[in-house]
Amino acid sequence: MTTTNLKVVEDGDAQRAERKDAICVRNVLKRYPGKKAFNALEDVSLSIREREFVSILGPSGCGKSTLLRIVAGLVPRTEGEVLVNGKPVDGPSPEIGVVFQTSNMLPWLTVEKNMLLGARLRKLPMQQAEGRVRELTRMLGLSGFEHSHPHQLSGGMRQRASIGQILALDPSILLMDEPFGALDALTRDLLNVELLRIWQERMQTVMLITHSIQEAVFLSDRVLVMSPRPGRILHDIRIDLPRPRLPENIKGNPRYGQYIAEISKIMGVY
Ligand SMILES: Nc1ncnc2c1ncn2[C@@H]1O[C@H](COP(=O)(O)OP(=O)(O)OP(=O)(O)O)[C@@H](O)[C@H]1O
Repeated sequence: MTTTNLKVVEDGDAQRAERKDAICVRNVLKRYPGKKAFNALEDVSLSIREREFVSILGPSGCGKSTLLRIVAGLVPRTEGEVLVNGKPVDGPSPEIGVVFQTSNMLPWLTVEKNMLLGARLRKLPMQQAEGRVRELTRMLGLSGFEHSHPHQLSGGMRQRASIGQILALDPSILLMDEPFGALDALTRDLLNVELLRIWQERMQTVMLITHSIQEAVFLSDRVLVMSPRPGRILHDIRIDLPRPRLPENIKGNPRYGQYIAEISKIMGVY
């Protein structure tokens, strides 16, 4: 898979400050009702600027997925406010694409048909969608597999195709919940590089939930660390590493190791 033709997108602080908030979460509380009702999130506030790549780390059960689903409009919040591109969220929106840990492709459709499905359901112009799917197939290294069915792909390819399904709808915001969590370490590293390449070419706003400190540091402009349940944002760490990021020019950078050590200490994982 080629990693050439990377566009260097190096925004300075001034340019970054000029960008608007793509996601703005203010004082969100989420209470799951029932006999054992409890608060999954309390007083969560964060903002993510247009074209920023932000990862969220936190202990298991602290409410990361709940937060992502609230931003996606898939789960209602109990209190607080969520704005996406300046508009209040009150349900799923075509501006937001969500990628989950497991592929949601339909097994009886080919890769190409799965990638076109969203456009078909939304009755978007098919000629345009077909062009975008062709480009994504190439970008995601799936050329030659257009007519394969999901079961004929490896786990990594299936997850790439799932990302393609979402990107085919051209959302301005990509929410990803542990998208590479089920993959082996090598495939995961390769897909991290692919994800950065796509992000740099298309520059969507990305909010990524992950359990991997390394993945968060390698990919992100900022890493947010949540507390144990009820989840709150405890730390907001700016990752000042050069872009474009490739393993060979980042993993030997002493700052990369320092960020990992700092976040590991915060999270008490050594
Ligand atoms: N629909 C639901 N009803 C009741 N409780 C829920 C529901 N969804 C999640 N929870 C609970 O809310 C808490 C937060 O769950 P959530 O999945 O958001 O955490 P998480 O940080 O993403 O966890 P993990 O890292 O293990 O995936 C957990 O205690 C979970 O059991």
